[in-house]
Amino acid sequence: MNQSKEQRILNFVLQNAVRGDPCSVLDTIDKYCSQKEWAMNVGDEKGLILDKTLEEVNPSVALELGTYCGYSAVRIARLLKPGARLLTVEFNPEFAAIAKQMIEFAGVQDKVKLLEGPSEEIIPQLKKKYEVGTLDFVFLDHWKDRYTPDTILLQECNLLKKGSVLLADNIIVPGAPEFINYIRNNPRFQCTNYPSHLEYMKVVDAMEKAVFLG
Ligand SMILES: Cn1ncc2cc([C@H](O)c3cccc(CNC(=O)c4cc(-c5ccc(F)cc5)cc(O)c4O)c3)ccc21
Ligand SMILES: [Mg+2]
Repeated sequence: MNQSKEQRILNFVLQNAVRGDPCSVLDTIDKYCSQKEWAMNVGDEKGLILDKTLEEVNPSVALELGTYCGYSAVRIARLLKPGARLLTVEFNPEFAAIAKQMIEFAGVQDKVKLLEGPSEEIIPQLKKKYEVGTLDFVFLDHWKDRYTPDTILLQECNLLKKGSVLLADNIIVPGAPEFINYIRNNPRFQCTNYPSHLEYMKVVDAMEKAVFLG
């Protein structure tokens, strides 16, 4: 049976990156996806915005919605302080299997917990089943029409505290217009827009940061 694109990306990493070196894994994925096959990783340009936001927040507990191949999970985990952890949510079993191998090859598996299932099921389990108190940082990169309902769900489950930071990918392409309308008109969030480009393309995109004010 012929391989998926995600399997080809993983194989390219296994054959060309340095085991245990997260930066080499990221560089190798970016090389493959800019030269051979485009894929929806946050990429190197928007990845720098993710890096800067993480360095500002320095989270103890981070959540990612939409693991895909694990590129941003590796990107986030490599910057976490000792003892800090990332919970990443993926509902597609093929993607989850690829991401698990990617995370292990990068050597960040001790900092990352991959939760298989849809965000709307996982989020209500975070406190009791995954021993989360509150979340310091949330990266939204799953289905764009889920950004708003899941942001509401995070609040309903008391998972945000004053200062919790949400960072959302793809504000322009594919776009998340309902989310932008919701979050920018919500007095409980302080929003900042970060213009950038779609991963591996000259197409304009942006990320949105939203700080929860409590
Ligand atoms: C509910 N739930 N819970 C967990 C969970 C996890 C998933 C999957 O990880 C998954 C699968 C398919 C699509 C996405 C969203 N991502 C995108 O759609 C995207 C598109 C493009 C783009 C841009 C230009 C194009 F021309 C084509 C695609 C660029 C980007 O950066 C993207 O993030 C996420 C889905 C729902 C989930
Ligand atoms: Mg994205």
